Amino acid sequence: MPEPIPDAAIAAIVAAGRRMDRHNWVPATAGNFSVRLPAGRIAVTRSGVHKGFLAPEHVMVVDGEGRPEDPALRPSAETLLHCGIYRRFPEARAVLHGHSVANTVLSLHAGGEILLSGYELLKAFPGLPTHEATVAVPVVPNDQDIARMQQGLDARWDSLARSGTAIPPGYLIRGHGVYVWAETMDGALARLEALEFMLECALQDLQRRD
Ligand SMILES: CSCCC(=O)C(=O)COP(=O)(O)O
Ligand SMILES: [Zn+2]
Repeated sequence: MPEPIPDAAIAAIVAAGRRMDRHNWVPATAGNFSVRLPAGRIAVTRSGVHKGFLAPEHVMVVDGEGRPEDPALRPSAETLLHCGIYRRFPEARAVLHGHSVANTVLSLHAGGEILLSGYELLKAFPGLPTHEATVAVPVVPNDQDIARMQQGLDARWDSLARSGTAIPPGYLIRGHGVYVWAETMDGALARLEALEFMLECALQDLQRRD
């Protein structure tokens, strides 16, 4: 008999969905969320449900390789990206993925990264005490083969580590959406809101120049 999912993890995931839906960051059935549980378990949203209307039964458990504890349930199609974050960043305990207009449009027009400079809200990211900074948010190609996309991300993290570059606060998938993570769900939401705010500023700036 598998361990039940802690109420706090379910409540955090359901509340995150409602909050992201209020921002219009999870249209249709877009987005997925997870929380790291003890013993290598991960609570993650089930695939294909509207994330603004999550109920406790829409949260399930997978292992570190994305295998469901209950084989009758289908986890998020992007579960392997959540697993990849938990594997790479041991401090990560919550992961959020959303599809905003700003992250979708900007990622379609960007090269391999989006530079955010001079924003006061950069201070919402870890280790940045001042707005006088530039953060490079990676943009990776979209791919319907999620395992292959995760391999590309692993290569990107390896390359950043080799060059001594600080870990970014999240990453964008081109034409698709954003992933962020943090030590808590509240921390991940704060990071996401800060990042989305700055992406929205960058989008409006781009539109004004056209
Ligand atoms: C209709 S959104 C396409 C799938 C996607 O990008 C997403 O974020 C939601 O997928 P899930 O399997 O987690 O519902
Ligand atoms: Zn998605």
